[in-house]
Amino acid sequence: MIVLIDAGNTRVKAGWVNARTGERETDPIALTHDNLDQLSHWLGKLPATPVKALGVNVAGDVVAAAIEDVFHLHDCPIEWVKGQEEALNVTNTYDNPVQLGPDRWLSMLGLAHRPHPQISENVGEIAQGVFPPIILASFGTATTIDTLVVDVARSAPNSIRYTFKGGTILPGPALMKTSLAEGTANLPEAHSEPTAYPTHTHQAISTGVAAAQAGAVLRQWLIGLEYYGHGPLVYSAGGAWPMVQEETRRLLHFTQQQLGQPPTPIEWLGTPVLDGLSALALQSSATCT
Ligand SMILES: Nc1ncnc2c1ncn2[C@@H]1O[C@H](COP(=O)(O)OP(=O)(O)OP(=O)(O)O)[C@@H](O)[C@H]1O
Ligand SMILES: CC(C)(CO)[C@@H](O)C(=O)NCCC(=O)O
Repeated sequence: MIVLIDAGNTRVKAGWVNARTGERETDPIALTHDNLDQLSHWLGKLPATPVKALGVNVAGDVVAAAIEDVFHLHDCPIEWVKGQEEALNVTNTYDNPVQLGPDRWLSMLGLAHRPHPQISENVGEIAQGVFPPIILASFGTATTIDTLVVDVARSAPNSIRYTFKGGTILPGPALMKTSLAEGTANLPEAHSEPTAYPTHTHQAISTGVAAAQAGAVLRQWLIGLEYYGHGPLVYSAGGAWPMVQEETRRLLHFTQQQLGQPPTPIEWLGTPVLDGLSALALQSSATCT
């Protein structure tokens, strides 16, 4: 068994993959940084003894060291993965691949590893290069909106390759709200639902934050349409998605309708980073045996 770790700025998420069968955890653990001692308990109760851990960390050296200490107690070595120029079926076009947050890179690997029927059902048309881009909008401490496109020149009907085109970073919903409360004299930590025309301060802030997040997703969707002639498929992730989902879906579907584009669902992915780590772990253990 290989343990998978996604150390984010708010929470550390962990799961596992059985390298022989590909079986995954059913219930990933999510711990805030001040509760990392619970990792040890979780490790002790896994269905098998882990041989190693594969992880990404964007939360800094102190969090990495705290996680390493726990794994050391369990005699389990950790390998931290960084951004790479290429891995599995994805090429990274970031100017400096190592600068790309490893959580973003691994979630791109996870996304590329999933079946996308809208793409695989049209593989016969690869030569014409008509494929929708795929967006992952991840709402954590920071929000990131990243795009994968089919690498037409290097794909074949039974093996689709992708290019990570890049993406945007903005403060996540909670950070936006906190920064208003902390940076102004009169604005509170807002607790309210977004609405069309806000009529009190809490509503005005919650709506403003949801609008900024949804608008950023819509911007990348429109860029995908403009550059590739196809409305992108959209996936979402992250603990803060419930705060913005209604506004994001509404804005996207209204725009699709106005542009005569088919309405597309937004599918929420629970563990895109762990999915990428799992795919990487399975590939490297297949190479080793
Ligand atoms: N139970 C919860 N615990 C912590 N955050 C939660 C919870 N429920 C919702 N959230 C929201 O989710 C956000 C954290 O999301 P998540 O754990 O996916 O990201 P993260 O740990 O910050 O990862 P990253 O650094 O990759 O963004 C918080 O900012 C908060 O607004
Ligand atoms: C953007 C975050 C904070 C999202 O978790 C993380 O991916 C990160 O620290 N990235 C480094 C900078 C970059 O991705 O360009």
